[in-house]
Amino acid sequence: LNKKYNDGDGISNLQLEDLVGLIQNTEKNILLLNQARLQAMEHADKILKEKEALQRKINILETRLSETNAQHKLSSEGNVSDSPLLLEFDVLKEDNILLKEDIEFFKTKLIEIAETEEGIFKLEKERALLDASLRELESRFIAAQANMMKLGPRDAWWEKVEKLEDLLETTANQVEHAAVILDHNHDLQDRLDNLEASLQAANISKFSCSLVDLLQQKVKLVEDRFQACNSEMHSQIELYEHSIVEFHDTLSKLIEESEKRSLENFTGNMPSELWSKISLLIDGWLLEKKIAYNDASMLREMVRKRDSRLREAYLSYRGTENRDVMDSFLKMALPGTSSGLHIAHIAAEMAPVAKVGGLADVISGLGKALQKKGHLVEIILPKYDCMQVDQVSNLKVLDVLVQSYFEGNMFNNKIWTGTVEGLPVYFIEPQHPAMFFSRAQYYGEHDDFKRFAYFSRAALELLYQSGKKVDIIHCHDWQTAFVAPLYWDVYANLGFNSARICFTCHNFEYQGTAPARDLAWCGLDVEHLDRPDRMRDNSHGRINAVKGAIVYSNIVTTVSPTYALEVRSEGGRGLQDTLKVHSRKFLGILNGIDTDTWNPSTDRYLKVQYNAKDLQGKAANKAALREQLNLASAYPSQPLVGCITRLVAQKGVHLIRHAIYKTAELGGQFVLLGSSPVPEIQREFEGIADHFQNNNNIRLILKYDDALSHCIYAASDMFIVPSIFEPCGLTQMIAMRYGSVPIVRKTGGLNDSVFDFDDETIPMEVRNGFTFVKADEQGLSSAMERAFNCYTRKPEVWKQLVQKDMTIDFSWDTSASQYEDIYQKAVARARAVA
Ligand SMILES: Nc1ncnc2c1ncn2[C@@H]1O[C@H](COP(=O)(O)OP(=O)(O)O)[C@@H](O)[C@H]1O
Repeated sequence: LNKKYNDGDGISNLQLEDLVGLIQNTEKNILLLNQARLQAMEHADKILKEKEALQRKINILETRLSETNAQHKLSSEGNVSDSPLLLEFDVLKEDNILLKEDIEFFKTKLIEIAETEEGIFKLEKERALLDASLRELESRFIAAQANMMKLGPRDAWWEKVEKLEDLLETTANQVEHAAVILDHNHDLQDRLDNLEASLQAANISKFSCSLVDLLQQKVKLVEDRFQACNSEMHSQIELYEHSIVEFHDTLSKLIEESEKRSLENFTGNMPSELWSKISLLIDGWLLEKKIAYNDASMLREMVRKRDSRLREAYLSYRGTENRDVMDSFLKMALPGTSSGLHIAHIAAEMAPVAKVGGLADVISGLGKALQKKGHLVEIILPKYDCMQVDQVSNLKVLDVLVQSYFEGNMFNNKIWTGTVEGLPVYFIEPQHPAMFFSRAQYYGEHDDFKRFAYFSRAALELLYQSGKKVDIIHCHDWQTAFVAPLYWDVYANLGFNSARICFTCHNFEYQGTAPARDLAWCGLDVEHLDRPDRMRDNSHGRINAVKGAIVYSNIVTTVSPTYALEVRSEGGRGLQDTLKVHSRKFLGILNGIDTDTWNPSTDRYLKVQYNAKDLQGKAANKAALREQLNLASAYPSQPLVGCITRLVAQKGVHLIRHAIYKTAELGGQFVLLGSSPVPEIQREFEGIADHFQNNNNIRLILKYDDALSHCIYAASDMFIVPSIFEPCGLTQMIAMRYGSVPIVRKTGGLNDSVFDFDDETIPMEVRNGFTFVKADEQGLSSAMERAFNCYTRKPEVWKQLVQKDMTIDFSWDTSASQYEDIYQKAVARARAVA
């Protein structure tokens, strides 16, 4: 065995086979033991029956004895003491006394036999329990086996495996012993047969002393056999128990080691999750005032640098007291220098835990990419009652309440922590009577302005009270735009001023306006801010949260270069002049997509995973979706057009409607997944869905469904995005990654990511879809016709286009570098000023 196991690296299969062999042997042994147990029980049954027969015979003997006594009494009464009859009676009397004693003796023996039987039953029970625990061990062993498959061969392992084999050998010996017991039982059976024969003889000459002797001997024999059986069974079971304990120990060690190794593997493959856990642990201790600020900073710095000592300590103290982990961490906290940044994102959405649209994807995608580049990234979100809690690992509430100001009062906030996609996340749960985030939806409440003004203040308060020296606070969209003026007008005055503020507007259509007085709710100074050059809206007397963020942030970005140009004119929705004033700090960075989440070769929602080299898988997903949605499936090559979107005016709802009819006209199939916050639009599309209810080429699914969205990206051949304006748009990029060719309107980020296949002014290698310029039906129709033509008439060309689209790099890598660059510059400027 040793030789076999030490034969080099390719051993893991042997390892597995041997383990399977061992388990199979154990199973056989258990079977044998079970058979032995059943036979022993059968014999015990027989013994019981014999005992009953013996009892019956003793009863008969007793009756006869009492009859003899009566006769003797009669004779004594008849005064015949000197007669031969009297003599015979005397002999009989003596015999009877002897017989009586013998009977008493038998009785006690029978009781003892009964006790022995009980003992055997108890032992049987114990054995059954042991069998059950062995079966449990087996299943644990199988689970451990799965873990072991991931690991390479280790000599120490094989020692353990050998040990296990020894144990199993011992078990096999025990089975042999059980067979011996079985033989003994057979022997016992023979002897009981003899006993029966003797008893029959006793019936014939019942008063004979020799018979009594014989019976005595037989009973003694039975008793001895039972004793022998009993003690043998005991020692076997003890041995068996002992082996099982050893087996258990070795198995536990094996599992422990396997878990440790797989965790090491896991940290190698997916370190961010682990580092985020460590980072949250440190922040939790700081907030709970268990460690000093400086220690926390040093430890955080070590986390940022992925210091392996922290990892080792965390792994080796896992499962022990938090205090031990903390002590071992503190021992390592030595002063160091930092080149990475500490970045805190404050946002209203994050995928997949709280997603409404693209903002959510950006928070996790950008966060992960920055974390990969060596920065310490954390996210602060509201704790919505409707969020997908199952997407958070280690969600727990901290043993601390953070107080924050609102409408003249201080309110407690519960702070929850957990990791999402490997990023450390803080969830703020306000203890405010308005229950701001327990509304069963993310947005669309009458008091949204109040809800998010509250959240912005509480998020800053959390950062402030934790004593962190953050480098960048990155806020997103109007919901967290309050952070910028709050930071510079309130918190900087308290000495919390190490950070620079970056604000990203993901859509200038939503600006967060309200009467000026409402600014006071979160502690902002209305008089100071309600001015044309600060927060007053450019076209009416209200205040504008997005304008405040543009004015007060150090960096302002939007989500694509084309959109950044568009918003400097009409697209700015009234903020174009403000953007022009602040143009030096404003730029457009194209969003990426999270290529881990959106990856057809690993996507767990798909029927079949696939990649650019294997498009069979894509065809299988198309067939699966058709079946799922009850669409016609007679022609596998019938083109399928997908559309996944919020149904709002921005997305070109009238063009989406047109695309449905146009697809039907061109002989394709259409699947729309979308929902609308606007009741009229929702109703309109419900009408269209009803209209096509019995058409097996058109399906409208009017809801939000993440899993289904993955299946549609994978199944569709073409993907429609006819937006009126589109700050960036992610769906066209996701579609390409899944081999669905986009048909889009040339606007915003669509213009920066989709290049027309027939446009000869563009190099062939970047042409990846079909575009149209005018937001009308004609433009869309012509782009669709070109796409359908290419698909049906030039399948080879189409295939190459699909393969090219699937290999375009839409990852966050490049965009995250651009963010990194602007962050670094802002921080360097701040340090220079300081
Ligand atoms: N009904 C829906 N069900 C599932 N996912 C959806 C739905 N509607 C939109 N999405 C997802 O939301 C994101 C949309 O991002 P984007 O294209 O930037 O548009 P926006 O942010 O304007 O909604 C994509 O990840 C898309 O898959």
